[in-house]
Amino acid sequence: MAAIAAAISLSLTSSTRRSLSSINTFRSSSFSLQQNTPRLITAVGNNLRSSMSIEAPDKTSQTSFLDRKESGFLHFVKYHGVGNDFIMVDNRDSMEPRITPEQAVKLCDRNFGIGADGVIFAMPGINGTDYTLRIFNSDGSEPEMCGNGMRCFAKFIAELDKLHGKQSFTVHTGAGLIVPEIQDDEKVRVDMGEPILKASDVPTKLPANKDLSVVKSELDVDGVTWNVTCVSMGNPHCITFGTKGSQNLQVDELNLAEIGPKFEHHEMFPARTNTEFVQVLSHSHLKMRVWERGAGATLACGTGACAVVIAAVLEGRAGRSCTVDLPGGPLEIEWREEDNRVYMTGPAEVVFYGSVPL
Ligand SMILES: N[C@H](CCC[C@H](N)C(=O)O)C(=O)O
Repeated sequence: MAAIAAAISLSLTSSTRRSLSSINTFRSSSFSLQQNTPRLITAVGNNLRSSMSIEAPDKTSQTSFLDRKESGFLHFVKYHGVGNDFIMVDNRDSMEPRITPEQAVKLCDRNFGIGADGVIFAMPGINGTDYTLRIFNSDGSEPEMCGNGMRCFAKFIAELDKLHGKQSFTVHTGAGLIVPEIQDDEKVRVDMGEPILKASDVPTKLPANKDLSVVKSELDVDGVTWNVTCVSMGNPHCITFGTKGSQNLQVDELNLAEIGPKFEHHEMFPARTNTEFVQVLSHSHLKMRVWERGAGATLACGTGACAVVIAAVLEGRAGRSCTVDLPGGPLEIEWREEDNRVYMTGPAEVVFYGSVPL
């Protein structure tokens, strides 16, 4: 893919608008990005030839971008959920992903591609659901589910279908039926379903307790014994609050690039695993960092934040409603006792619109 042709939507401050209004081409300009008035700039290669509208494009021009279907190009919207970022693809006309896992790897590359933690496809529903969500991680693997991605999915669908205000959708995923609901404040609340605790279903080969779960078990990683609890939210998670000798983990001091892959590829996890390193700030406030299966160190992991609250409750470290601080921002998680389901609430935001030659 020689050049990235991208229509980038930027938000410019009013002063920047004036200074840029008469410029036909600008190569570099220092402008601060505000998240209030999206702009469309057509960029080809390194030079940005701006056919910039001075006024914010009205809904039709954004929508017309989303309606673009030229063959040979992938039209996408870049979204993020507390810094966990995705290339969103309108795939509602087919159950076949528009791009291959190999292409997803290239597009997710932050130097030679668009840059993202994964590619998410909005597809037709199955068995009566509104839609289907499929996702390729940035390494090309296909996980069962993505929590932050589900919030982005809901906002993406609402934009495609020009829906406003409170909306909820039924979405088929590899983790079963998931229901995201766009709230009045634009945040998205997702019913993430019930946690899976049976060791063989996570899956993990670690020895299980009498109730078949793995809670605060010992895992040897390169000669260091960690205490871990294993939870599936449709995808596997290994959660640790520290090593056998020290339970007050300082997550900011961890070298994730060094330790993360050793957990991800550990023989005790036949499907690999996402790994969450957690610090307890209070009975309702946790802080975590994550090494994701197939994506590495990300700024946030929605399924991971859910799994962390489950593990904290099972280990007696926190209550069922917690704020989980991630490097990219906080998520609100509740593991509701009456229905055993996990609810995650957080933001999902557009970054830019783009087209890339395939
Ligand atoms: N890397 C994860 C999928 C994405 C999960 C994460 N981004 C989330 O928000 O849940 C896995 O292979 O299970």
